[in-house]
Amino acid sequence: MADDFLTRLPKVELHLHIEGTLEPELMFALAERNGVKLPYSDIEAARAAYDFTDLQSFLDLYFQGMSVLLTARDFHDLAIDYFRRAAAEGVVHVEMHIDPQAHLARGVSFATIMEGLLAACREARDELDLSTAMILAFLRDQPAEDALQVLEQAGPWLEHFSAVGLDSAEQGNPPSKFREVFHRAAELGLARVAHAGEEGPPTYIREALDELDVCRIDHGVRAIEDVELLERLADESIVLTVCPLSNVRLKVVEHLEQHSLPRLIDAGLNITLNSDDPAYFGGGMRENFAACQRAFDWSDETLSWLASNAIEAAFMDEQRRDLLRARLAEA
Ligand code: HPA
Ligand SMILES: [Zn+2]
Repeated sequence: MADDFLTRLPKVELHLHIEGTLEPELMFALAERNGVKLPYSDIEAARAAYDFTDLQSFLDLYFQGMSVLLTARDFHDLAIDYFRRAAAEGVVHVEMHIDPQAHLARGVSFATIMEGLLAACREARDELDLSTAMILAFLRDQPAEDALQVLEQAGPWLEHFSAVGLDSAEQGNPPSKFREVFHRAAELGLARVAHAGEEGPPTYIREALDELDVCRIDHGVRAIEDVELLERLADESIVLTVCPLSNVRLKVVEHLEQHSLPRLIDAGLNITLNSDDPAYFGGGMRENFAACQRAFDWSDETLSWLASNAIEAAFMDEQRRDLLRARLAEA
């Protein structure tokens, strides 16, 4: 596998929740280390429970799983474990959403989260040649005032964040709810991204563009229902971070073969492929590329184009971008 095209392809991950990289093996090891009780009898039982009907059924287990993360060492182990797997499958850059509210609510401090994650990011750069960026995500089913508070609390670590994002339960929590905090983030010099059009309607995608001034839409697949929106996304070259295996596992589509990806590409959109929560959705970046190659019979050119879109859209310095462009040309 190490020498195949999909592994060699320098893959840039733009849509990943670091808490969604927690494999059951590490979940059980950390539960034991921290004396946390899990609702699963063993690792197989945990995997078997990952049989989702929609976004909320996943979020319930996602928040449950992260209850084992208590110390800086836990956050370090979570991230470095994932970075090693990602590097082994040819991922060269990772932009990770972090959900501080989910940890602060359990009494874990911002300093604890950041100490662990930053140590893992340094190791990734020095030992794995893997660059990283961080996205401060707000839980959209919580009050907007809480998001403002979290942005405030992030102050001492703000230099480590490239952007703010918006995740968790989408329906009924429109982007406009977070107008003020995104405006504040812009004033602080942070870029903006938001999940929109995963389960929510195309109007949420418009709102994210118009009211939150985002440069990327996470998911965005329901844009396919709105021809005018498709035209706008194409004209403005808005990046969509599409997560194919996630969409299948959360029943956004029944089968990958029915996914709107080929139509979104035909409509001229700036598409990237990503893995969202690889520990829960059955695979990382390589498997997302491979599944699409099988489902849509995509050529190497199409797969390279998708990898190139992600390199161009990433929050990385221009020297790194040039290096990755060169690596892509050699793949
Ligand atoms: O796919 C997702 N959607 C919304 N929130 C999330 N938090 C982790 N993964 C997701
Ligand atoms: Zn996501």
